Amino acid sequence: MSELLKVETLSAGYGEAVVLHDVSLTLGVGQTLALLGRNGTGKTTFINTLAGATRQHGGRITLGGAALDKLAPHQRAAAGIGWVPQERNIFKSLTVHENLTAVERPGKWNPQRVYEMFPRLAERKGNLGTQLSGGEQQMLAVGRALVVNPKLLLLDEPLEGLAPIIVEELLRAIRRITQDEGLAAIIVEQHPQAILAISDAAVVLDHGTVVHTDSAAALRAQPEVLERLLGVAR
Ligand SMILES: Nc1ncnc2c1ncn2[C@@H]1O[C@H](COP(=O)(O)OP(=O)(O)OP(=O)(O)O)[C@@H](O)[C@H]1O
Repeated sequence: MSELLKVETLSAGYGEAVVLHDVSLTLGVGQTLALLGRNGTGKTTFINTLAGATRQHGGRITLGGAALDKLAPHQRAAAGIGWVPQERNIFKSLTVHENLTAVERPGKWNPQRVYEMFPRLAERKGNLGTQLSGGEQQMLAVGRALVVNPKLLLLDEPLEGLAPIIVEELLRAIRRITQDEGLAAIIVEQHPQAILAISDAAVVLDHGTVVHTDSAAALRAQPEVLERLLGVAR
């Protein structure tokens, strides 16, 4: 398995505050990593640091062998980072279609393929971002990250606050993107079973450091470890 992402002894945070301490992990081409941890343990900070939206205090991040550390967020997107932030951040004053075409870059993902995956978005093609439900906004945020044609997709709590039927639809899409299409991804979740089921590896953060690394299948099969690390066994 060739290596896609390599994070070495990373420390990062906001201004002078350091939230992540000495975080190291690797991810292979086409692999999916579940990034888990209780509230406030640094998961979003880690994702944001890969995307270039925090202050990196130390360590090194490479994607496909190229250093990301000094790149601005838009340069990281060009280097292959597809980011779906927790706040979704779709362009609310643009239509669904404009949201996709505004950032589209050549590659196998284009608006048409996004519409095939999320038929709801095809139906809402001409609607403004402000006219979308939370679930539709999340689908659009995923679609918008895909049409950039990234090497690595970062999904920060993509299922949070959504109705069960939308969760199912998004999970199916994420499974298709990562498993069938082979796009590498890091998925942050607090409620891990559904994500562990579609991931290859799992990393658990606590107080900004890595406290557990395993295969997703092994962690999923150990409810007592999940309970100890996350306070959930489900
Ligand atoms: N913009 C910010 N400025 C300063 N500190 C922040 C900022 N955002 C987060 N933090 C702090 O960083 C720490 C980690 O937060 P982070 O959001 O990365 O955790 P998380 O694991 O993603 O939590 P959650 O599951 O609640 O989203 C927390 O102590 C939080 O208060």
